[in-house]
Amino acid sequence: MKTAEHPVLSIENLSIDYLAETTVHAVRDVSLTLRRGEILGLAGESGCGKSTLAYGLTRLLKPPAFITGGRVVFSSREGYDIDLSTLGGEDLRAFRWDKIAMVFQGAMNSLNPVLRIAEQLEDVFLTHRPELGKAERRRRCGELLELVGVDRGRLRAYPHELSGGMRQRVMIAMALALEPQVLVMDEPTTALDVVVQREILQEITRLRSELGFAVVFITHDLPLLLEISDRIAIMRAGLIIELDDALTLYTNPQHPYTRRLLSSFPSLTGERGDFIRSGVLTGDIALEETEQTLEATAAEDVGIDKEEAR
Ligand SMILES: Nc1ncnc2c1ncn2[C@@H]1O[C@H](COP(=O)(O)OP(=O)(O)OP(=O)(O)O)[C@@H](O)[C@H]1O
Repeated sequence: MKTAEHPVLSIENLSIDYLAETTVHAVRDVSLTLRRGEILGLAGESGCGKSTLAYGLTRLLKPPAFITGGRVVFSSREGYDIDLSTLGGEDLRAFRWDKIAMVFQGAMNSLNPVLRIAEQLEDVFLTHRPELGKAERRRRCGELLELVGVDRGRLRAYPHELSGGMRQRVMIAMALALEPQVLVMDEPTTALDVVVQREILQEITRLRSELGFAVVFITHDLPLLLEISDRIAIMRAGLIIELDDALTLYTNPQHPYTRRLLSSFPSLTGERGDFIRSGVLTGDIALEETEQTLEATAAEDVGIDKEEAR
C-alpha cells in the first residue's frame, strides 16, 4: 500500500528517563514521523526502549518515567495540530480513545471477567459517545466484532468463553471503536500461537487498508515486521539507529547492528527465508545478503554499550 507523505504523528527529539535509583535514559532524543495510513514497525532487542517510547507517545507513562525533552505532535486529518504535552486529564483520556488507540501485549487479559463482551464494548460508547441510543450502541458493537472477524453472537459471551485469539480481537475491536487515526500495538500477538498470530496480523493489515489508520507496530520479531511494515525503525539503547522502508532495510541495511539483528533470525537466512515478503525476494537473495552480513558484522561492532544508556 502506498502511504501518503503527510504525517499523522511527529515525534520530535523525545527523551524519556526512569528516575529510579540510577537514572535510565530509556529513550534518547528520538525523532520519528508516522505517515498517515502507514504501518511503521519498531524493532530492537529487549530493553532497548520500545515500550517506553510507545507509552511516551501516548502519554501513558507513570513515575518513575519522565519525559525529559522533546514533544509529540498529532496532526489530525481535519487539518489541525495538537501538541500532546498540552493535554491533561479528561482531554487526554478522550484523545487517547478518539485519535490514538493502543493494544498492548497482555491486553486480552484486561477484559473484565464478570462482564459480557457486549457490556465492555458498549462501555466505550457510553463514555465517549453518550449521545448514542441503546439500539445504536448495540448495532455498532455487533459491527465492530464482525469487523475483527468475531461472530456478533459472541457479544453475549463472557471473556473466559472465548479463545485467547478471540479475546485479543475483541481488544482490537475496542481500540477501533471510535475510528482512531493511529493505532499503537506493542507485541499485540506475541502471546498467541503462530497460526492465530498470522490470522490477526492479516486482519490488521486488511483493516488498515479499509479504515486508513496508521500503525506503530512494536515487536522484537523482525521477520514479522518485514512482512507487515511499510517502514521499519531499528532501536538500540534508546536511540533509533536506522529507519528505512522495509524492503530497503532488508536488502541493504546500513547499520552494523541492523545487519546483526537480521542475521540473528534463522527464518530470514535459511532456505525457508523466501517466505518473507513473498513474491518480492527469493531465498537465494536472503542467503547471499546474510552471508555478507555475517562477514561484515564479524569485523565491526555497533559501539553503543547497553550499560552506557543506563
Ligand atoms: N519502571 C522502571 N524503572 C526503571 N527502569 C525501567 C523501568 N521500566 C523500564 N525500565 C528500563 O528502561 C529501559 C527500556 O525498557 P523498555 O521496557 O521500554 O524496553 P523494550 O524494548 O520495550 O523491552 P521489551 O522488548 O523487553 O519489552 C530498560 O533498560 C528497562 O530496564
